[in-house]
Parts: sequence; C-alpha cells; structure tokens
Amino acid sequence: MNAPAAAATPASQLTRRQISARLVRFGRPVLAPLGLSLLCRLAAQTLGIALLALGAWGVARIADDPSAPIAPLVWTLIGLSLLKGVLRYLEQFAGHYVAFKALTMLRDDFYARLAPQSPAGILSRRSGDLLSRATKDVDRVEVFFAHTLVPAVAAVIVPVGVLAYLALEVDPVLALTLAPFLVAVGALVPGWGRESSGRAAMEVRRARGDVAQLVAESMQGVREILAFGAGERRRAHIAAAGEEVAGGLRVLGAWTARRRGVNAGLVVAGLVAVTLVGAFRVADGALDWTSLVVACAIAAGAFAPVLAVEDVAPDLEQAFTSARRIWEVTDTPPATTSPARPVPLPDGPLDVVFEGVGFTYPGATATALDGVTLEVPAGSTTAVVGPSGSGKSTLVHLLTRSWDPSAGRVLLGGVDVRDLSLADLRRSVAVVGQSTYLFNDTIAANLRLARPDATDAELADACRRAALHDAIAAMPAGYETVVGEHGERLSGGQRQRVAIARALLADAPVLVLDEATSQLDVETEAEIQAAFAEAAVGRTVLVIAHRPGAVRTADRLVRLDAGQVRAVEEGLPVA
Ligand SMILES: Nc1ncnc2c1ncn2[C@@H]1O[C@H](COP(=O)(O)OP(=O)(O)OP(=O)(O)O)[C@@H](O)[C@H]1O
Repeated sequence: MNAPAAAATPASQLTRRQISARLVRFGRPVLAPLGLSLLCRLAAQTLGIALLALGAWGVARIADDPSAPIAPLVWTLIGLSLLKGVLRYLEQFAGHYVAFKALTMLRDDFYARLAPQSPAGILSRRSGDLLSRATKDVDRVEVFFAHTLVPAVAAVIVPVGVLAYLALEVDPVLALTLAPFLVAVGALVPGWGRESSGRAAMEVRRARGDVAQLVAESMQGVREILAFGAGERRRAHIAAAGEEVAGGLRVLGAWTARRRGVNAGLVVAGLVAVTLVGAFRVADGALDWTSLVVACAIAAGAFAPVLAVEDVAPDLEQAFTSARRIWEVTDTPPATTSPARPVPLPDGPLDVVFEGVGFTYPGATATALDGVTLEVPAGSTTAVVGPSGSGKSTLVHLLTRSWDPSAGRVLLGGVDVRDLSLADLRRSVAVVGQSTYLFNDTIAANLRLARPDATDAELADACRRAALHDAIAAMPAGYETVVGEHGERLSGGQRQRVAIARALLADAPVLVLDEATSQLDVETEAEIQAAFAEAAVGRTVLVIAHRPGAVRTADRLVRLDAGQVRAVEEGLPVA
C-alpha cells in the first residue's frame, strides 16, 4: 500500500483523511466494481424511499376517494420492490467481489513489502504480533473497501437528494425542518466520542496483537512451560491481555450504545417535527394534506441511509487503526536493497573477501565487528572460530546482506556485494545454519525450496551425497513423507542433512556452514562432517565454529574475538 506522499509521514501520525486518500489510491483496481456497488445502493435506497412515498400517496388518495382504482398502484409497488431486490443483489455481489479482491491485494502487498525486509526486519519483530497484523488488521482494512466506503458515500448523497426533492417539489419549510435532524444523525452523533473510541480501537488492536503473540509463544514453548510448571503464570498473562481487549471493547461498546440511543431519539424527534410543522403548513393552506403524508413517508425513509453511518463509523475507525498498524510494518524500508544497476557476477569460482569490515547492529552500542579483514580464496575452505558473541554469525549476515557493513567492504568474486543484485548474491551463497526451518510439507517439497524444478533423480542424488537417501528410502512414504511442523518427525541430524541436501541442490559456488553441527551428537556430527566434505568439493567454503575441534578440514583458520581477527593459521587439516 505504497503512496510516496503519505509514506513520508509516519503511519502512526496519518490523519483519517490521509489514510482514506491512501487507501483509495491503493484500491484503484477495485474502484470500478465499487462504483457499481455505490450506484446500485443509491438506486436501491432511492427506490426504498420512493416505495414509502408511493404507498403513503396511495393511502392518502384512497382516503380522499375510496373508488379510485388501486390495482395500478399495487402493480407499480410490486414492480419497484422487485427492482429494489435486484439492485440490492447487484450491490451485494459487487461489494463481495470488492471484498475478496481487496483482501487478496492487501495480503499480497503486505507480504511483498515484508519479504524484502527479511530476515533482519522480520526477526526483530514479534511473530505473533506480525501474524495479527497480517490477518486481523488486513481483514479490517478490507472492511473499508467492502462495507464502509459505499454506505458512507450513499449516506451523503441520498439525504441531499431527498432534501432537494422536498424543497423543490413539496415544501422548502419541511426540508429545512428535516435537515438538522439528518445532519445530527449522520454527521454529529457518529463523531461523538470519536477520540475516545479511536484510542480504545487502537488499544484493542494492540492488546489483540499481544494475545496473539502470547498464545503463539505459549504453543511454541509448551514444553518449557510444562517442564517449569509455568502454565498458571502463562494463563494469567494471557488472561490479563484478554482483559485489556475486553476493557477496550467495553469502551467501544459504551460509545456505540450512547450513539444508538441518541440517534433513535433524534429520528423520532425529526419525524414529530416534520409532522407538526407540516400540520401548521396544512392549516395555513401552504400544503395539502396528501403532500404532508408523502413528506412524512419520505422523511422516515431518509433516515435509513444516515443511520447506517453510525453502523459503519466504528468499522471505519477500526479500519483506519488497522491501516496504520499495517503501514507501521510495511513502510519500514528494507535493511538492504538491490542496486539500480547491478554488476554481473564474474563466471567461474568465486572468492570471498572481508576488507576492513566494521559493523554495529541497529540500536546496539557495542560493535559486533571491528576492522575485520579475511579471505576465503576461490575453491578453498576457511574456518572462522571464536567464542560466543565474537561476531562469527555477523560475518554471514553481512555476506548475505541481511545488513550492510558500517565500514569496509565484503567482496564476492571481487565485486562489492552491495553492487550485486540480491537475487544473484543469494543464488551464489548457500547457508547451512545451526537450525534449519523445515515446512510442514513433504521432504521432496522441502528440498525443492532450493530448486523448484529439480527432478526426483536430482533430489535422490543430493540426498545420497548428504548421507540422507537411505534413511528417506526406508520411510514408508519415502520422499513424500510429511515432516511435520518444524520437521518434528525427523531427527536433528536428519533435519541438518536436509539442509545440506538443499544447499547441494542449490548448487551455489559459495557454501557457508554456520555452526551447522553444534547441536548434534558426536556420531551424527561425524557423519555430517563427511557430508560437508563432499559438499565442499569445488566450492568456496566458509565454516563457522566455536572451537577449532569442530572443524575437520580447512585450508585456513581465522580466530575471531570481540569482533576482531586475532590470528590466522594456514595449512590445516585441523585435528
Ligand atoms: N540482531 C542483533 N541485534 C543486536 N545485537 C546483535 C544482534 N545479533 C548479534 N548481536 C550482537 O553482536 C555480537 C556478535 O554476535 P554474533 O551472533 O555475530 O556472534 P557469534 O560469534 O556468532 O556468537 P554465537 O557463537 O553465540 O552464535 C554479539 O555481541 C551479539 O550480542
């Protein structure tokens, strides 16, 4: 949902008018069906008022002259009612089309603008809250297009039309009598307590995000919660967040009740006022009584569209709040972007060079890397070892451009990684990390993440080289085995081997192994190391480990400490 002018203002500070304008700009593809929905609604509401007026006129006429023919009037009423039904159907149909289309557009846009922020952007956010924004908030913004814009516009046009008709065709005095009541019901009452409702709506959305976050975390951490008997405390946390949601909803509900009550009174008062003033006008001879009856029917009908404002106002408020919450996420610029004119990567093997690299994480005070220079010549293996927090993983983050260095350069094949297209860079560097995310899908689908067009034979070949094929072949469903959430149906070693097979399938010239075996038992580690040795052939490999002992073979060992290179040792294998 991009809009350069609006994006310059932080999402949280956008006014309702700016949000509406930005939403309408975003919703351009649905404006045509929205227009159709609006036309149908205007016609159906006008017909509804016409039906009331016609009915009232018919009653008045028969009261005047009981012998007047009634059949033509009845047939007209039936015909208009059917037409109104068809118009309502078309309005709803177009409205639902808009709803589904808007929902798809909003979700696509959310994901499209979130993905480039990853992983730096996404990992720094709370996943449950992010999920709440991607689902609940998107649903509420969809309401803006599907259920609020059309009624809000109709609520202005129909009453203006009714007042104009009354003034020009019936009696201007009656129009003037009715007007203040319509304005009060449609414009003043819905705005009553808007600030307080707005704050409560924001509070409800925030608290719902907290609940989603707490529930998501509680499910993911259920083992720890049970093991430490923290279930009660966790429940209390969730209940407290739920109470905040309820508190906000109570405020919203109280305002809705107040507004509805006042509006109900205003409608009755308006009708009484029109009837009384009309009665005086009839007594003065300025109006005949049939016209008064028709005017009262029209006045009664005119309240329906403006009363809808009260119904859509809270939805509109929530939609604005949700739009702000979505833009808070999607307006965040990605930490790194592709250059406008990317430099192509040279052909052949690629070396990796860190040249005087310095980096401090956003918001951190201590530097993670300080003047690091190290080299991984093409086709060789360099191991980087160092204690926890020494900056090893940061090297990987800078190589893959999760972030860019604050000083120095990272070169791939002699090209600054900032000058490469992100797609080229990510195609060229495959990373096997400490833990591997596996999707709740088949082994084959998880492997094809690296190469969607890989044949079954290529999958089997990669798995053979990662010492995984025999284990998969022994499973009843083989490569079609569904691995469960986070790959829970596979052992830790098998999961890592899937990661290695993926990296092999990706066939990237540069392979990074970031403490890829640190969580495995010694036996599995040995097997995985053998698979790495296989994977390393013909590639440039950067191995990250805590201890030199975790590295079996390397052409060079770099010792890192507190973000600085302390020693470089050539000519391993390491024992
Ligand atoms: N996202 C982050 N935001 C802020 N600081 C961070 C972030 N990630 C790492 N750091 C800090 O940067 C420094 C280097 O971290 P890094 O993860 O590179 O170390 P490491 O050597 O890989 O550690 P480990 O072996 O424990 O994985 C540490 O002081 C760490 O606290």
